[in-house]
Amino acid sequence: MVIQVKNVNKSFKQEDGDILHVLDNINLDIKDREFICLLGPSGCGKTTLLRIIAGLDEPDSGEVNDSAGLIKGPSRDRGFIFQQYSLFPWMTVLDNVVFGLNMCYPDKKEENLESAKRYLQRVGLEDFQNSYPYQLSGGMKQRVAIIRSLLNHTPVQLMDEPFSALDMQTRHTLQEQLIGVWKRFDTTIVFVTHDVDEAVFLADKVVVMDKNPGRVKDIVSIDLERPRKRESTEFLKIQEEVMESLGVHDME
Ligand SMILES: Nc1ncnc2c1ncn2[C@@H]1O[C@H](COP(=O)(O)OP(=O)(O)OP(=O)(O)O)[C@@H](O)[C@H]1O
Repeated sequence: MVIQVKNVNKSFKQEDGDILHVLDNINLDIKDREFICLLGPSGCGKTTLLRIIAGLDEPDSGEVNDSAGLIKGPSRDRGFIFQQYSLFPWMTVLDNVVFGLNMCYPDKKEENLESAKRYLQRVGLEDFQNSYPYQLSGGMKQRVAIIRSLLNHTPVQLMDEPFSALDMQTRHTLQEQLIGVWKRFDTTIVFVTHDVDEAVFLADKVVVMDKNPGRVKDIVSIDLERPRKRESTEFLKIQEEVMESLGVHDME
Protein backbone atom coordinates (compact mmCIF):
# COMPACT_ATOMS: atom_id res chain seq x y z
CA MET A 1 0.00 0.00 0.00
CA VAL A 2 1.40 3.43 -0.91
CA ILE A 3 -1.35 5.70 0.32
CA GLN A 4 -4.16 5.15 2.73
CA VAL A 5 -6.93 7.70 3.17
CA LYS A 6 -8.78 7.09 6.43
CA ASN A 7 -12.08 8.68 7.48
CA VAL A 8 -11.22 12.02 5.88
CA ASN A 9 -13.65 14.92 6.37
CA LYS A 10 -13.28 18.43 5.05
CA SER A 11 -15.51 21.51 5.20
CA PHE A 12 -14.99 25.03 3.91
CA LYS A 13 -16.47 28.26 5.19
CA GLN A 14 -18.25 30.04 2.35
CA GLU A 15 -18.36 33.78 1.75
CA ASP A 16 -21.89 34.01 3.21
CA GLY A 17 -20.61 32.34 6.39
CA ASP A 18 -22.23 28.96 5.67
CA ILE A 19 -20.17 25.84 6.17
CA LEU A 20 -19.91 23.59 3.12
CA HIS A 21 -19.25 19.96 3.96
CA VAL A 22 -17.13 18.94 0.97
CA LEU A 23 -15.67 15.54 1.86
CA ASP A 24 -17.60 13.11 4.00
CA ASN A 25 -15.74 10.22 5.59
CA ILE A 26 -13.52 9.30 2.64
CA ASN A 27 -11.70 5.97 2.81
CA LEU A 28 -9.39 4.85 0.04
CA ASP A 29 -6.45 2.47 -0.31
CA ILE A 30 -4.01 3.11 -3.14
CA LYS A 31 -1.52 0.40 -3.98
CA ASP A 32 1.99 0.70 -5.31
CA ARG A 33 2.01 1.31 -9.11
CA GLU A 34 -1.73 1.58 -9.32
CA PHE A 35 -3.43 4.00 -11.69
CA ILE A 36 -6.41 5.45 -9.86
CA CYS A 37 -8.96 7.84 -11.34
CA LEU A 38 -11.12 10.00 -9.13
CA LEU A 39 -14.30 10.54 -11.12
CA GLY A 40 -17.32 12.61 -10.20
CA PRO A 41 -19.44 15.65 -10.97
CA SER A 42 -18.14 19.17 -10.62
CA GLY A 43 -17.91 20.21 -6.99
CA CYS A 44 -17.81 16.69 -5.50
CA GLY A 45 -14.44 17.38 -3.91
CA LYS A 46 -12.00 15.62 -6.27
CA THR A 47 -9.46 18.44 -6.22
CA THR A 48 -9.88 18.88 -2.47
CA LEU A 49 -9.15 15.18 -1.93
CA LEU A 50 -6.13 15.32 -4.26
CA ARG A 51 -4.76 18.37 -2.42
CA ILE A 52 -5.16 16.59 0.92
CA ILE A 53 -3.28 13.55 -0.46
CA ALA A 54 -0.58 15.94 -1.74
CA GLY A 55 -0.30 17.49 1.72
CA LEU A 56 -1.32 20.90 0.35
CA ASP A 57 -4.46 20.96 2.52
CA GLU A 58 -5.25 19.34 5.86
CA PRO A 59 -8.37 17.32 6.57
CA ASP A 60 -10.61 18.52 9.41
CA SER A 61 -10.61 14.96 10.73
CA GLY A 62 -9.22 11.65 9.58
CA GLU A 63 -5.77 11.17 8.12
CA VAL A 64 -3.75 10.23 5.07
CA ASN A 65 -0.70 8.00 5.40
CA ASP A 66 1.95 6.97 2.93
CA SER A 67 4.76 4.45 3.39
CA ALA A 68 6.68 7.03 5.47
CA GLY A 69 3.72 7.64 7.82
CA LEU A 70 1.28 10.49 8.32
CA ILE A 71 1.21 13.03 5.46
CA LYS A 72 1.67 16.42 7.07
CA GLY A 73 2.74 18.53 4.12
CA PRO A 74 3.99 18.41 0.53
CA SER A 75 6.86 16.06 -0.23
CA ARG A 76 9.23 15.38 -3.09
CA ASP A 77 7.74 11.88 -3.16
CA ARG A 78 4.47 13.23 -4.49
CA GLY A 79 4.45 15.27 -7.70
CA PHE A 80 1.45 17.44 -8.52
CA ILE A 81 0.40 18.26 -12.08
CA PHE A 82 -2.24 20.95 -12.30
CA GLN A 83 -4.93 21.67 -14.86
CA GLN A 84 -2.85 24.60 -16.08
CA TYR A 85 0.57 23.74 -17.42
CA SER A 86 3.01 24.67 -14.73
CA LEU A 87 6.07 25.44 -16.83
CA PHE A 88 8.58 28.23 -16.25
CA PRO A 89 7.83 30.68 -19.11
CA TRP A 90 11.35 32.11 -19.13
CA MET A 91 13.06 28.73 -19.65
CA THR A 92 13.32 26.64 -22.80
CA VAL A 93 11.57 23.27 -22.97
CA LEU A 94 14.84 21.44 -22.28
CA ASP A 95 15.68 23.68 -19.33
CA ASN A 96 12.20 23.20 -17.93
CA VAL A 97 12.59 19.42 -18.06
CA VAL A 98 16.13 19.33 -16.74
CA PHE A 99 15.52 21.85 -13.94
CA GLY A 100 13.91 19.41 -11.48
CA LEU A 101 16.40 16.69 -12.34
CA ASN A 102 19.30 19.00 -11.54
CA MET A 103 17.67 19.86 -8.23
CA CYS A 104 17.37 16.16 -7.35
CA TYR A 105 20.71 15.04 -8.82
CA PRO A 106 23.04 18.06 -8.84
CA ASP A 107 26.12 15.89 -9.41
CA LYS A 108 24.80 14.36 -12.60
CA LYS A 109 24.17 17.36 -14.85
CA GLU A 110 25.45 15.65 -18.00
CA GLU A 111 23.33 12.53 -17.46
CA ASN A 112 20.32 14.66 -16.57
CA LEU A 113 20.61 16.49 -19.85
CA GLU A 114 20.84 13.24 -21.77
CA SER A 115 17.75 11.75 -20.06
CA ALA A 116 15.80 14.93 -20.65
CA LYS A 117 16.66 14.87 -24.36
CA ARG A 118 15.84 11.16 -24.63
CA TYR A 119 12.41 11.55 -23.08
CA LEU A 120 11.55 14.64 -25.09
CA GLN A 121 12.34 12.56 -28.15
CA ARG A 122 10.07 9.76 -26.95
CA VAL A 123 7.12 12.13 -26.77
CA GLY A 124 7.97 13.70 -30.13
CA LEU A 125 9.31 17.02 -28.85
CA GLU A 126 12.94 16.73 -29.89
CA ASP A 127 12.56 19.61 -32.35
CA PHE A 128 11.16 21.88 -29.65
CA GLN A 129 13.76 21.53 -26.94
CA ASN A 130 15.05 25.05 -27.50
CA SER A 131 11.58 26.58 -27.81
CA TYR A 132 9.89 28.54 -25.04
CA PRO A 133 6.52 27.48 -23.56
CA TYR A 134 4.63 30.30 -25.35
CA GLN A 135 5.73 28.78 -28.67
CA LEU A 136 4.05 25.44 -27.92
CA SER A 137 0.48 24.21 -28.23
CA GLY A 138 -1.48 23.22 -25.12
CA GLY A 139 -0.87 19.51 -25.74
CA MET A 140 2.87 20.04 -26.14
CA LYS A 141 3.08 22.07 -22.94
CA GLN A 142 1.25 19.39 -21.04
CA ARG A 143 3.60 16.71 -22.43
CA VAL A 144 6.57 18.75 -21.21
CA ALA A 145 4.98 19.15 -17.76
CA ILE A 146 4.33 15.40 -17.52
CA ILE A 147 7.81 14.42 -18.68
CA ARG A 148 9.34 16.91 -16.27
CA SER A 149 7.37 15.52 -13.36
CA LEU A 150 7.95 11.86 -14.25
CA LEU A 151 11.66 12.31 -14.83
CA ASN A 152 12.11 13.38 -11.23
CA HIS A 153 11.27 9.76 -10.40
CA THR A 154 8.59 10.89 -8.05
CA PRO A 155 6.98 7.66 -6.86
CA VAL A 156 3.48 9.16 -6.67
CA GLN A 157 2.02 11.50 -9.29
CA LEU A 158 -1.11 13.46 -8.50
CA MET A 159 -2.77 14.86 -11.61
CA ASP A 160 -5.67 17.29 -11.57
CA GLU A 161 -7.51 17.12 -14.90
CA PRO A 162 -4.29 17.64 -16.84
CA PHE A 163 -5.93 17.10 -20.23
CA SER A 164 -9.20 18.94 -19.73
CA ALA A 165 -8.23 21.95 -21.86
CA LEU A 166 -7.17 19.89 -24.88
CA ASP A 167 -8.98 18.84 -28.02
CA MET A 168 -10.10 15.21 -28.20
CA GLN A 169 -7.40 13.97 -30.53
CA THR A 170 -4.54 15.49 -28.52
CA ARG A 171 -6.17 14.23 -25.37
CA HIS A 172 -6.28 10.66 -26.69
CA THR A 173 -2.64 10.83 -27.80
CA LEU A 174 -1.54 12.11 -24.40
CA GLN A 175 -3.57 9.46 -22.60
CA GLU A 176 -1.70 6.78 -24.57
CA GLN A 177 1.64 8.45 -23.86
CA LEU A 178 0.81 8.76 -20.20
CA ILE A 179 0.12 5.03 -19.97
CA GLY A 180 3.48 4.43 -21.68
CA VAL A 181 5.46 6.56 -19.24
CA TRP A 182 3.51 5.32 -16.23
CA LYS A 183 4.55 1.75 -17.09
CA ARG A 184 8.13 2.70 -17.83
CA PHE A 185 8.59 4.67 -14.62
CA ASP A 186 6.69 2.33 -12.27
CA THR A 187 4.86 5.24 -10.68
CA THR A 188 1.59 5.36 -8.81
CA ILE A 189 -0.86 7.81 -10.34
CA VAL A 190 -3.95 9.44 -8.87
CA PHE A 191 -5.69 11.24 -11.72
CA VAL A 192 -8.72 13.50 -11.38
CA THR A 193 -11.23 13.62 -14.20
CA HIS A 194 -14.92 14.14 -14.78
CA ASP A 195 -14.74 12.26 -18.07
CA VAL A 196 -15.98 8.64 -17.98
CA ASP A 197 -14.19 7.67 -21.21
CA GLU A 198 -10.88 9.02 -19.89
CA ALA A 199 -11.26 7.19 -16.57
CA VAL A 200 -12.07 3.85 -18.22
CA PHE A 201 -9.21 4.25 -20.70
CA LEU A 202 -6.61 5.05 -18.04
CA ALA A 203 -7.43 3.53 -14.70
CA ASP A 204 -6.89 0.26 -12.92
CA LYS A 205 -9.58 1.45 -10.53
CA VAL A 206 -12.16 4.19 -10.93
CA VAL A 207 -13.24 5.81 -7.68
CA VAL A 208 -16.74 7.09 -8.37
CA MET A 209 -17.64 10.08 -6.21
CA ASP A 210 -20.95 11.65 -5.30
CA LYS A 211 -21.56 15.23 -4.24
CA ASN A 212 -23.18 17.22 -1.43
CA PRO A 213 -21.25 16.05 0.44
CA GLY A 214 -18.46 14.35 -1.52
CA ARG A 215 -18.44 10.62 -0.84
CA VAL A 216 -16.94 7.53 -2.41
CA LYS A 217 -19.98 6.01 -4.04
CA ASP A 218 -18.36 3.05 -5.74
CA ILE A 219 -14.98 1.66 -6.78
CA VAL A 220 -14.95 -0.01 -10.19
CA SER A 221 -11.97 -2.19 -11.15
CA ILE A 222 -11.14 -2.00 -14.84
CA ASP A 223 -9.80 -5.41 -15.79
CA LEU A 224 -9.12 -4.63 -19.44
CA GLU A 225 -5.85 -5.34 -21.19
CA ARG A 226 -3.75 -2.41 -22.38
CA PRO A 227 -3.63 -0.79 -24.84
CA ARG A 228 -7.36 -0.43 -24.43
CA LYS A 229 -9.65 -0.22 -27.40
CA ARG A 230 -12.44 2.27 -27.04
CA GLU A 231 -14.55 0.55 -29.67
CA SER A 232 -14.39 -2.91 -28.02
CA THR A 233 -17.54 -4.40 -26.51
CA GLU A 234 -15.79 -4.84 -23.14
CA PHE A 235 -14.73 -1.19 -23.04
CA LEU A 236 -18.24 0.03 -23.84
CA LYS A 237 -19.71 -2.33 -21.26
CA ILE A 238 -17.48 -1.05 -18.45
CA GLN A 239 -18.11 2.53 -19.56
CA GLU A 240 -21.84 1.86 -19.23
CA GLU A 241 -21.28 0.31 -15.79
CA VAL A 242 -19.33 3.38 -14.62
CA MET A 243 -21.98 5.74 -16.01
CA GLU A 244 -24.64 3.76 -14.19
CA SER A 245 -22.67 3.98 -10.97
CA LEU A 246 -22.09 7.69 -11.45
CA GLY A 247 -25.82 8.20 -12.05
CA VAL A 248 -24.98 10.12 -15.21
CA HIS A 249 -28.62 10.70 -15.97
CA ASP A 250 -29.11 12.31 -12.53
CA MET A 251 -26.25 14.69 -13.37
CA GLU A 252 -27.84 16.02 -16.55
N1 LIG B 1 -10.52 26.99 -0.38
C1 LIG B 1 -11.83 26.87 -0.51
N2 LIG B 1 -12.67 27.70 0.15
C2 LIG B 1 -14.01 27.58 0.04
N3 LIG B 1 -14.63 26.64 -0.71
C3 LIG B 1 -13.85 25.78 -1.38
C4 LIG B 1 -12.42 25.85 -1.32
N4 LIG B 1 -11.91 24.86 -2.11
C5 LIG B 1 -12.97 24.21 -2.63
N5 LIG B 1 -14.13 24.75 -2.19
C6 LIG B 1 -15.49 24.29 -2.53
O1 LIG B 1 -15.53 22.90 -2.31
C7 LIG B 1 -16.30 22.24 -3.31
C8 LIG B 1 -15.48 21.15 -3.94
O2 LIG B 1 -14.45 21.74 -4.73
P1 LIG B 1 -13.41 20.86 -5.56
O3 LIG B 1 -12.61 21.80 -6.37
O4 LIG B 1 -12.71 19.93 -4.66
O5 LIG B 1 -14.41 20.02 -6.50
P2 LIG B 1 -14.11 19.20 -7.82
O6 LIG B 1 -14.87 17.92 -7.71
O7 LIG B 1 -12.64 19.09 -8.03
O8 LIG B 1 -14.77 20.12 -8.92
P3 LIG B 1 -14.39 20.37 -10.49
O9 LIG B 1 -14.64 19.07 -11.20
O10 LIG B 1 -15.37 21.44 -10.90
O11 LIG B 1 -12.97 20.83 -10.54
C9 LIG B 1 -16.76 23.32 -4.27
O12 LIG B 1 -18.09 23.68 -3.96
C10 LIG B 1 -15.80 24.47 -4.01
O13 LIG B 1 -16.43 25.70 -4.23
